[in-house]
Amino acid sequence: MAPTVERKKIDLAPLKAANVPIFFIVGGPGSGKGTQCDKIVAKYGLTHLSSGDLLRDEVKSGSPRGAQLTAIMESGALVPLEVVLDLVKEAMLIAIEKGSKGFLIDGYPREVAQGQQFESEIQEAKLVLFFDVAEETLVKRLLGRAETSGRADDNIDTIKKRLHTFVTSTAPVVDYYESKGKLVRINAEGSVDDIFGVVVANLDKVTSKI
Ligand SMILES: Nc1ncnc2c1ncn2[C@H]1C[C@H](O)[C@@H](COP(=O)(O)OP(=O)(O)OP(=O)(O)O)O1
Ligand SMILES: Nc1ncnc2c1ncn2[C@H]1C[C@H](O)[C@@H](COP(=O)(O)O)O1
Ligand SMILES: [Mg+2]
Repeated sequence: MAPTVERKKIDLAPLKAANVPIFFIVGGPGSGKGTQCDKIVAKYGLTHLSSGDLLRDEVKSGSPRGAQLTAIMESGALVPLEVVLDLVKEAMLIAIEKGSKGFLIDGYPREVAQGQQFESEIQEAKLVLFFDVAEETLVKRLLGRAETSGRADDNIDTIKKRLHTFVTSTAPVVDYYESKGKLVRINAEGSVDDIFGVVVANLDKVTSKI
């Protein structure tokens, strides 16, 4: 039986009242989500929240919630929706208190239900940026990152499982937002700067509202 997830009541009123733009950043493992988010932050001043980073921070904190996460992440599976959404909400509230003017939510949603729950509890995403990269390239990038990242999931066994999870659980997210007219599909096989050029061209269309 799955372990019970510890949940706190989170007051979302300040986040909803701020009504700042929210962008979901989606792509396979190693597609360059974090790399592009760093560049977007530098140009647009949005707040970057990576659900994977929030989970790794939770593990490092030594909290009871964190203790349940290591095994799941090392198996390449998805962490339960409620755990991720609570971490994202808490981080968004802290950023709003500091005057955030909008969010890049990187690595979220990983399954359609995550997007639906986020949007019903918090706010609709303005756009979903999808970094489209072939599996072969993803593996190459992740094995390259493994040399310095220290990430427990940057190893070939976990990479294969993460790719499987992407195909089975996250690919439907791409179709879901495409059908809603919110998806920006970006071929992310090229250089970091060329990809960023395409990102900017798309974000500039909505910049006046950022
Ligand atoms: N366009 C690119 N060309 C070559 N290497 C790239 C490119 N973009 C990123 N990289 C490198 C940087 C990293 O070593 C690795 C993975 O990029 P990263 O931004 O960490 O991906 P990601 O955030 O989508 O992965 P994850 O889902 O595992 O967190 O690939
Ligand atoms: N949104 C998420 N839902 C469930 N599990 C997640 C989510 N974001 C990250 N995770 C878990 C599963 C991933 O394999 C690891 C690493 O995430 P990453 O975005 O690749 O840093 O964390
Ligand atoms: Mg990342």
